[in-house]
Amino acid sequence: MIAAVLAGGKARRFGGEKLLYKVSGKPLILHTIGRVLRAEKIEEVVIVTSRGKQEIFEKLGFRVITDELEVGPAGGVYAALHKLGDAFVIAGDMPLVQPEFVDYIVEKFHKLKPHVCVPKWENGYLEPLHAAYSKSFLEILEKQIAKGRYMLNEAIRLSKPCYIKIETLPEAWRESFFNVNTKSDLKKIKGFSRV
Ligand SMILES: Nc1nc2c(ncn2[C@@H]2O[C@H](COP(=O)(O)OP(=O)(O)OP(=O)(O)O)[C@@H](O)[C@H]2O)c(=O)[nH]1
Repeated sequence: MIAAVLAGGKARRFGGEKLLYKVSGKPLILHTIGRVLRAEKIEEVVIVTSRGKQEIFEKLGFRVITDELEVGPAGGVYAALHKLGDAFVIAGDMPLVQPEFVDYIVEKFHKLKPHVCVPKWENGYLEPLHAAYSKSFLEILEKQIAKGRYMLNEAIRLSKPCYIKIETLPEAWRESFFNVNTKSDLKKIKGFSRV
């Protein structure tokens, strides 16, 4: 399966180009990509970014595609499914993603053939930027976007999803969801040697 790594957005809380910010000597997004590529079920990584940012990400040596709709992460998922077909979607600012967890989700996705295979917390919160999507989800997403509703969670609830109960999984996999929003979040991964 292709992994679509979302790399658009404004990174307002971080300030500056968050995904190219160097952590232990390499851009943050390359930590995420390196981990994703260790998943056995991922064949290729494609970076999905906003129009105008294509060139800066192409310098990293990966295929880059751009958003067609400027509606935040939902636009990134839309572009990924439209241009690539089925994809495992992950935010570029999730450097602690667990390769085994990615394989687990992709395996479930292939077995159950849902619109989306997405991790879910006990309180109902979903992790839509760490999920496997079918191209068939596009139809639902498109309708929601046309109505001005850009929340992926909402579109997922209207689809036929496969939920993965996070509480039943190995606890170590939870660090997969850690994402960098601010510069002080970087301290939480400082000294982290497995990236
Ligand atoms: N392709 C694409 N990716 C996006 C877009 N908006 C956000 N992302 C990505 O989605 C992930 C989550 O983004 P957010 O935390 O919501 O936004 P952000 O721009 O990173 O940060 P803030 O401006 O501080 O909210 C990050 O990996 C972003 O790079 C978008 O419009 N297009």
